[in-house]
Amino acid sequence: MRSEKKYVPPLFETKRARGLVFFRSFAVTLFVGICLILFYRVSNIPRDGEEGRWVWIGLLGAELWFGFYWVLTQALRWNQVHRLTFKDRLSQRYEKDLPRVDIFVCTADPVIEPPVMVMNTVLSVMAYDYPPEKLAIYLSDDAGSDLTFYALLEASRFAKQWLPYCKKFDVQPRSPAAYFVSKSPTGDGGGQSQTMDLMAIKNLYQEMADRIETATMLGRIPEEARLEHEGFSQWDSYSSKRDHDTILKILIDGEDPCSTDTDGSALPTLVYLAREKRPQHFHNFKAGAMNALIRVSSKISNGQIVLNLDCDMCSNDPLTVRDALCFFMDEEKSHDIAFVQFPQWFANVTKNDLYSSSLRVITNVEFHGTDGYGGPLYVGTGCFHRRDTLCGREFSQDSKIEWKKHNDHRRQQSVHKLEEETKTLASCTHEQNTKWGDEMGLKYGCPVEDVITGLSIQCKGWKSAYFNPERKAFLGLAPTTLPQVLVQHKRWSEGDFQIVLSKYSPAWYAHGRISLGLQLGYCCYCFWAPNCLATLYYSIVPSLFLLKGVSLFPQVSSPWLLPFAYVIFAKYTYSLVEFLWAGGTVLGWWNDQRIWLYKRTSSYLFATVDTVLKTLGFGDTAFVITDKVADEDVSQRYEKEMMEFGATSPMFEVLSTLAMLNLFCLVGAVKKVIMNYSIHRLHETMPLQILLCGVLVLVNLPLYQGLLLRKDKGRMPCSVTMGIALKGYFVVLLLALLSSPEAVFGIRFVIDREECFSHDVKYEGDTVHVSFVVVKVDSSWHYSDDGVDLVVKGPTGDQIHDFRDKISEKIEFVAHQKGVHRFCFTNKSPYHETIDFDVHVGHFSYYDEHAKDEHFQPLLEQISKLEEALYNIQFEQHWLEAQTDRQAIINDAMSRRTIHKAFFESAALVAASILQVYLLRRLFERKLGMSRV
Ligand SMILES: O=c1ccn([C@@H]2O[C@H](COP(=O)(O)OP(=O)(O)O[C@H]3O[C@H](CO)[C@@H](O)[C@H](O)[C@H]3O)[C@@H](O)[C@H]2O)c(=O)[nH]1
Ligand SMILES: [Mn+2]
Repeated sequence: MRSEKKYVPPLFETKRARGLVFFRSFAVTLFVGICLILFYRVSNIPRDGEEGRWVWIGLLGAELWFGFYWVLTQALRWNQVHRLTFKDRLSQRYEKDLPRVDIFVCTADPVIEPPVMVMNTVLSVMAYDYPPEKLAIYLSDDAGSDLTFYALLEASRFAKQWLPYCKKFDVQPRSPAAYFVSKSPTGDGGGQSQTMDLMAIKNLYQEMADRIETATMLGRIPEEARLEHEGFSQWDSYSSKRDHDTILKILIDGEDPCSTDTDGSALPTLVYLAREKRPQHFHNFKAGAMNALIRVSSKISNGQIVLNLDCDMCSNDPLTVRDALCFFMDEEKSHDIAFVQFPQWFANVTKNDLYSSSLRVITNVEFHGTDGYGGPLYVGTGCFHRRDTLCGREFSQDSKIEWKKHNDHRRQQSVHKLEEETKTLASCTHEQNTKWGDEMGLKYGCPVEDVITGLSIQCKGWKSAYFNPERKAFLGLAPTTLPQVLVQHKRWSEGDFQIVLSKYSPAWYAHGRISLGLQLGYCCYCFWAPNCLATLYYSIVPSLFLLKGVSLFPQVSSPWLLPFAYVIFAKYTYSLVEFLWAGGTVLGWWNDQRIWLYKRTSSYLFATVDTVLKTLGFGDTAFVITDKVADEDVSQRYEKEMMEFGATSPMFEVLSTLAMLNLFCLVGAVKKVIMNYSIHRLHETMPLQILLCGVLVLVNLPLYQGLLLRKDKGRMPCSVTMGIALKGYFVVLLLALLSSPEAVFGIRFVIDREECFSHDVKYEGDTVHVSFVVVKVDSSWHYSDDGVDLVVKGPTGDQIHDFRDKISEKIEFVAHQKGVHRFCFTNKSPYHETIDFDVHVGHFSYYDEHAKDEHFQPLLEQISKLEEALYNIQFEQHWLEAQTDRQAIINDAMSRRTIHKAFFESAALVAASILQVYLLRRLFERKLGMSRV
């Protein structure tokens, strides 16, 4: 028997992703591998006093972090689901009762967000396949620019032709610019009539675009246009984008029977809003704009569903609103869904996605994972909200909307009166002593207002849904230069990190309010920023110790190498497969790894520092708007997938310093392996350190090119290159201080009568540096001048130098012949003496290699010079240390502690100056830097 209740087919379905069992088993093996690595670390910590103890403990810390973070990323994959909608069922059941939908488009700067682009977004949503009388589009202009208003006025006129055209030919996509690009010049498909119409509408569009662009270029609107529309009078009292009255104009009133398109059909409502701005009132960026929109729209159209779009996010599918409604209007499953997030795709991503800005894996994998645990994060653009939940409504079992009841909203007063009444809702003072920005609307005080708002909604018991349809719903513009990418990610990671530290922390506040899986998922994003610490450690320390000759990972012969090998191999193979599955290319994956590293060592570092400073009460929040336009040549290089550095940025200095450091270390290590300088066979004792350092160098190739080889405008700015040269010097100094000189060539021996050493000088003309110090004499009471003699002989037995009765000496000479040189010491005193002896041959290898590829010449030169400098400093350092040792032994009071003290003092000094430079930089960045609002 069937149940009494009539079966109503659902409006949407949720399906488990396939292959989850396989994935989970795989994840478990990786987990075991990670545990083994940690076990190895813990059980092999060097004992107190042994070399590298603290470095080892640091590595343990970094690996603990990576392990923990890996667990978080698994939460995003453990329980993926996919959604399916049934729009036809929606039409069948609800076509007459479809709810009102309000669409908010935000813009904030007519220069970096060109009005033509904004109008394409507006037109694309005006043309939604949805009853126009139920659609209202609001453009929020945070610049309060008459240029944008003028453009919107033009667009409202063009819409009267564009909307009927779209309907007539069922056009896709409905952003005019994107549509015309997709149409080949000859016009494919469609009949004669469509070709004619296409030509006509295209011309109309072009004319409109030209007018808007001209006005934008001149920075003012034509006088006749100003006189023609009374709306411009609102700018009479305007003084600047930070100081003006509320400007509100209903350009198309959907309820006015006279506002129709050329076919006589109704048009959607179209409203321009620039909320009031005053210098003494903080405006809270996009969150402030959104809250003003929520209030203003509640008086004008009061749609129960609200869609938020960035000004560059054009609609790409005319049916998207209906897709979203399937999640809100299902009879059984909709009562607890507060918002539906669509993915953010970008129209301008190149094939191999140089900056990894498509966020492919997040979009195609991770958000499906959050959806399995109660719903995705709210990430701004492309999100449909229920108005009541956005305004702070708590969840309860009777939260279901009665769609039919709400639809008979008709207003009485005239448009003009409505405008005047509504204006006050967008004034600066309206929010004073209200819950706006806290309990109501989008939250203030966080650079990612969206994420924190979404989290608080979910904490009230609501769920969300993630819909990632085959045909992309929205297409935006991704940043096209490296500094922009890094700055954007700094804002995101900083905002996310602030959320962990805020009242709404996903780590504790959310506990018990949302599912554990989602909590971990949130943490994964919110802990982006602190990743910088472990990553910096991993990209600096193992490389330095590679150069120093200290092994920090298992040797080739050790069975402990296995878990490392497995984890590395499995993790990266998985990540590659996942990336390809998400629609990427192999090169795209490689680029993704690079950006992963760059983000972690620059954006996240600055985000962490700024968050800490902010928590301590320094600094303020800023919102750096992402550029949506690029110069011609910048765009060309972007198309060619050439990395664009261009501007100076403190982030570049960090990136370049790291890149250079790894290059030195690798070159140093390779040289040791090839020349067999070292007693340790590096490739056997330190395979992983070589691998790590090598991969870091490979990943950084575009940086070396940008620093040293490229000549175009997108190269690294000269100031950075110079800065790096200077910093290179510091790094070298630091390296010299860190590496113990004994590891290189020095030798300490006890001499009785005579002792000889030989050293092969490989090239004629090399400079030989020799130094020795008598460190200790085996007699506790006798400290007279007990010097030794040293005779230096060339390959043919000719005497080059002869020293008599010296306690210490430091010389250099040019070898006139290549071959084995001999150094013989004679001790004439009756006591054993300890001598510290050091020999080092300086050779500029690039002189004779005549580098095959001239592009590499400057690079090799730089490396050789720096390397030479490095060894010279080490040499000096060694000599000084031997001297100090002697002193220390002679004079008991002089302990090594003094040296350490000096070392720490200078380290503190360096740290202090780095901090100073950083703060100064920040100051200048604030003053001159990218446009901030
Ligand atoms: O004071 C402001 C600053 C920005 N915006 C608008 O906010 C949108 C997003 O700015 P954008 O510079 O493009 O930042 P993105 O990092 O690309 O934006 C992403 O991240 C933001 C949070 O940092 C979200 O709000 C966005 O929806 C999401 O697309 C744009 O339309 C701006 O016009 C304002 O309206 N007022
Ligand atoms: Mn954007």
